[in-house]
Amino acid sequence: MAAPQISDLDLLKKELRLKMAQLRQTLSYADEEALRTFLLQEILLRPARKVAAVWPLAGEVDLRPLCHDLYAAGRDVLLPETTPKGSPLIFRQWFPASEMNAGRFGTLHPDGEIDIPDLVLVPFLAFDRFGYRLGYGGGYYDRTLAELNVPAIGFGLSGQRVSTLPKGPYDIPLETIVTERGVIRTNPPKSQ
Ligand SMILES: Nc1nc2c(c(=O)[nH]1)N(C=O)[C@@H](CNc1ccc(C(=O)N[C@@H](CCC(=O)O)C(=O)O)cc1)CN2
Ligand SMILES: Nc1ncnc2c1ncn2[C@@H]1O[C@H](COP(=O)(O)OP(=O)(O)OP(=O)(O)O)[C@@H](O)[C@H]1O
Repeated sequence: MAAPQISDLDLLKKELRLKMAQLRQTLSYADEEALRTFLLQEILLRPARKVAAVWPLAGEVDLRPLCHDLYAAGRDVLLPETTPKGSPLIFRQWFPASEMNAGRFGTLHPDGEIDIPDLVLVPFLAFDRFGYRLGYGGGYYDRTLAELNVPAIGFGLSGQRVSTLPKGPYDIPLETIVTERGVIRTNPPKSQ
């Protein structure tokens, strides 16, 4: 069978995005709290000083309490600013008192200095056991991780797991994924 064209792949991903966004509406507070707790433990095990989190979009797991916890633990917290489509994200320093500015696609970013993270938390709509993820389709995290080459931790609910995801040449698998059930060490394909 011929390899699927990128347009077929983009279509497949689009369908899956809709389905997974609906599933995420079942998010409970207890699940979110459990996820944040596992995520905090996993981050604090690592030496990373500058941790890139995300400020939530509607329906997403809310990492704001985690941002405060990380800050209180002495880590620097950075948040992404959504750049024009086609470029990697940039990250800005966040403090509990930071003003948040409106950015592209309904995202918010702090007014702090631009900085480079040494650990990146990555949101997704779906993931598989190899660590592949499906995002909002901007290709932002794939471009960002390709450029930064720093460790990344995916986070989301266990219900967002699918058996296998359609994948393209730029998709970078995550080695660690944290859900409300705990930490998953994925099995990235050997050929990588
Ligand atoms: N909380 C959070 N922040 C994040 C992300 C995320 O997934 N979650 N991102 C993860 O990458 C980046 C923002 N990426 C996004 C990409 C597309 C759309 C979006 O709504 N796209 C619509 C509209 C597109 C358009 O108007 O052209 C769409 O594709 O239908 C939103 C965020 C950076 N910040
Ligand atoms: N490093 C890259 N260089 C060039 N194009 C890329 C790169 N990464 C992704 N793309 C392209 O960007 C588009 C969107 O990618 P994809 O569907 O994987 O986004 P996503 O992972 O769902 O979104 P996000 O990373 O923003 O959450 C695709 O057409 C993909 O081929």
